[in-house]
Amino acid sequence: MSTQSSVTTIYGSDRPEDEQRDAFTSGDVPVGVYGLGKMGLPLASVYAETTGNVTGADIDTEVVREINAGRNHIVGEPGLDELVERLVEDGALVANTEPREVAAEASVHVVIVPTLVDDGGRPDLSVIEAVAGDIGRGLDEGDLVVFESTLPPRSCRDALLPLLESESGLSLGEFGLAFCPERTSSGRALKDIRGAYPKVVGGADDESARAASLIYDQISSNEVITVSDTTTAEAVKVFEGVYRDVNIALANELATHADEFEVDVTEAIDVANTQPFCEIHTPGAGVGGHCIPYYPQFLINEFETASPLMETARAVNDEMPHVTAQTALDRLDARGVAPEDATVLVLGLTYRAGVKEIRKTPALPVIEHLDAAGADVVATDPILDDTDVFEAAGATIIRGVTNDDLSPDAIVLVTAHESFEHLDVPAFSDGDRPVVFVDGRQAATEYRDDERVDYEGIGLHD
Ligand SMILES: NC(=O)c1ccc[n+]([C@@H]2O[C@H](COP(=O)([O-])OP(=O)(O)OC[C@H]3O[C@@H](n4cnc5c(N)ncnc54)[C@H](O)[C@@H]3O)[C@@H](O)[C@H]2O)c1
Ligand SMILES: CC(=O)N[C@@H]1[C@@H](OP(=O)(O)OP(=O)(O)OC[C@H]2O[C@@H](n3ccc(=O)[nH]c3=O)[C@H](O)[C@@H]2O)O[C@H](CO)[C@@H](O)[C@@H]1O
Repeated sequence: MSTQSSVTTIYGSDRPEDEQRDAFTSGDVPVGVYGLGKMGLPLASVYAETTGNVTGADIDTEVVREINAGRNHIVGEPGLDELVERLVEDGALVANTEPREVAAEASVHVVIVPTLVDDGGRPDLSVIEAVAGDIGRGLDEGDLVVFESTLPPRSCRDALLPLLESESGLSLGEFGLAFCPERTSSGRALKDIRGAYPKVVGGADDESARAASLIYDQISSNEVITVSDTTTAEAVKVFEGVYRDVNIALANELATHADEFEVDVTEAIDVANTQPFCEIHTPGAGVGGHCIPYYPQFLINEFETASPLMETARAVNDEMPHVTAQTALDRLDARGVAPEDATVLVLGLTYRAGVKEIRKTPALPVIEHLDAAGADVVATDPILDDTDVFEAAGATIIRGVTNDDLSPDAIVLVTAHESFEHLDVPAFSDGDRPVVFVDGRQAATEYRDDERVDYEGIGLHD
């Protein structure tokens, strides 16, 4: 294990821990953050406000250019605009398009690039491994590598540690490796990273756990929970997501019983949740994003042991966009309107409100289902610029929606963006023809008793 006279590295340092903490917070320990996206830029910013010496690496030249101009490119993160501007102005945060250059200078390397999943649902760690290779080639004795990107359990042990060792020619013990999952949500990243939840640390060896815990004790105001190893820490993060997917699937399955129960299932769920041991989530038009739909795949596809419950939950959640679209078609049919004679307006394309992300968005299968039935589909989203994939699926995209420019036979709300609250839904009805409105997020229940609106909500009894 390496030792250092002055503290410019934490891992293996033989200096008193208070000197190590002082060195870290005074900027003597240079930090590299790899990936400056929705999570990486907030994370790099919290590291920079703590240490004053962070270089971010991102291969997107536009991202790097914006950051070095003091501008935040991430939508919907309270406080991030001002923080990035101040940190860049103070020289505490610099961005670089070359991960290798960053790796050569940094002593603490924090990886927060995407964990991809291929079309078959298999984890694709190619980006993570590319960055690990860049870091390995710039790794020095005493460095610590921290992965925050969500990883299938065993990834650090079986893939990333061997890669770092082979690329650097060093062995664990000469450098450290820890998995410290990013547990935040878009829209509250700074608050979460600064300490909304305990920070989880899993080290490849005891010294890695010690060094990472010392660092995150400075980054987060919350407690640092050190678990047995990197695999346990990887499992913590994946389990959080799998729990959420299975729980939402239960809510969705219960929601499909609403009409047979002849009750609002959401009312029963809300009251059931008044017991501390019950926390049933909310039914809706589907489960999207690049986290929750994917984490179960990290277990279903990567382990021999069967996962029937997780597979069933995935199938239930992936069926909800079709349940939602078919509800609109059934309502139109009950009014004698055939799909090929209907115009359907889809409200919301991103996977959840306020987040500019379309991976696994329920809106796409909703549009595909309606288009396949022969309906004329129009769609709109207030925060999304790139809508090509939805046009390719058959939707006509409109920017902003007013009552003047179209008269849909049905409206399907998939994503409850705030700006939709101001929509005058009854005004879309004409004379004796109410407009069908399928509420995928229980976001417009005020129309339930409006005779100009033929309302049906997921999880609600009409
Ligand atoms: N978004 C969330 O809510 C959330 C929450 C917790 C954890 N996570 C995890 O964080 C990780 C990153 O997610 P995100 O939402 O920030 O992704 P993102 O797509 O918003 O940003 C990823 C960034 O990495 C950059 N990048 C890609 N390849 C790179 C490379 N080889 N070197 C350097 N930079 C590269 C991209 O240009 C992009 O700017 C994922 O593993 C995800 O599982 C995400
Ligand atoms: C365990 C957990 O909390 N993880 C959060 C999650 O954040 P996220 O950005 O992926 O967003 P979610 O809120 O999980 O929504 C996902 C989709 O599920 C739909 N949904 C949601 C709740 C519900 O009751 N019923 C639903 O139908 C919703 O519309 C959307 O389509 O993953 C991040 C990365 O790991 C975490 O960091 C973050 O903490």
